[in-house]
Amino acid sequence: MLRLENAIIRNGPFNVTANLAIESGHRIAVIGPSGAGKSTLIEGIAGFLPVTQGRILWRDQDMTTAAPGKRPVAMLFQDGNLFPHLTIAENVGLGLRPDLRLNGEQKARVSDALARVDLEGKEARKPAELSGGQQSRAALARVLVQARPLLLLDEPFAALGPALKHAMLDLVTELSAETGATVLMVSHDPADARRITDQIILVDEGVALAPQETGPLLDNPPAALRAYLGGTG
Ligand SMILES: Nc1ncnc2c1ncn2[C@@H]1O[C@H](COP(=O)(O)OP(=O)(O)OP(=O)(O)O)[C@@H](O)[C@H]1O
Repeated sequence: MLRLENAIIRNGPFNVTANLAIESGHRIAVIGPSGAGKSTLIEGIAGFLPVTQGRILWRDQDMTTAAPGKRPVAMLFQDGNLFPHLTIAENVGLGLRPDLRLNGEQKARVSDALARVDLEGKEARKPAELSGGQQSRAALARVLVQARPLLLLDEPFAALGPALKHAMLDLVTELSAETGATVLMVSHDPADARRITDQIILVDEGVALAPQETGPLLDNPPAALRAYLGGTG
């Protein structure tokens, strides 16, 4: 279980407060208006932003001040953050060792992850030699090799066309179901939430609410969410 106990996450002059618990193994959409604090919440859990009050606990272990690399977290950003001068295999290998001095077992894990996202044979290419969708899959492979129990996705597939986005979302579902990973995904699209999540954390004006069941919440949204969804929920 991931718990945010009266946590205040600071992002410059902006704060997000959260007092909530997330059961392991759920896939959860983080939804709310632009500027509400969704990315701030995710980056606070990842350790990229400071918690100024309260605590963040994973399986009852306090990780409030742990460095990002010491947390049970893998994070996927919208642009994938691939390094243009490195090959796809090297980019994925970075998920295991920043200095890329991989042993045989680690190289095998990189190959497995690339196969899992249908990129076998593309190991030696640079990101620019792949399509947008293939680049997204490579970024997902880097997250996969890390094999962390908590997967944080910040609008990861927003730049992709609908068919490719659905394929990527379904891949996240498949992989997280296999590994039992807990997934938190920032999304602006309620259809994404319905497609792969069972719960939603609503973030509004710097407050993150406890997870609620996806279907009932979107079927009968409270006023703030209804205004945001614009009747498309
Ligand atoms: N580096 C920063 N310095 C100052 N303010 C910031 C900084 N980054 C974000 N903010 C502010 O913090 C607030 C929350 O930003 P955040 O990115 O968490 O929102 P969001 O809900 O993810 O928005 P969006 O849906 O538009 O991505 C916003 O009002 C934003 O302007």
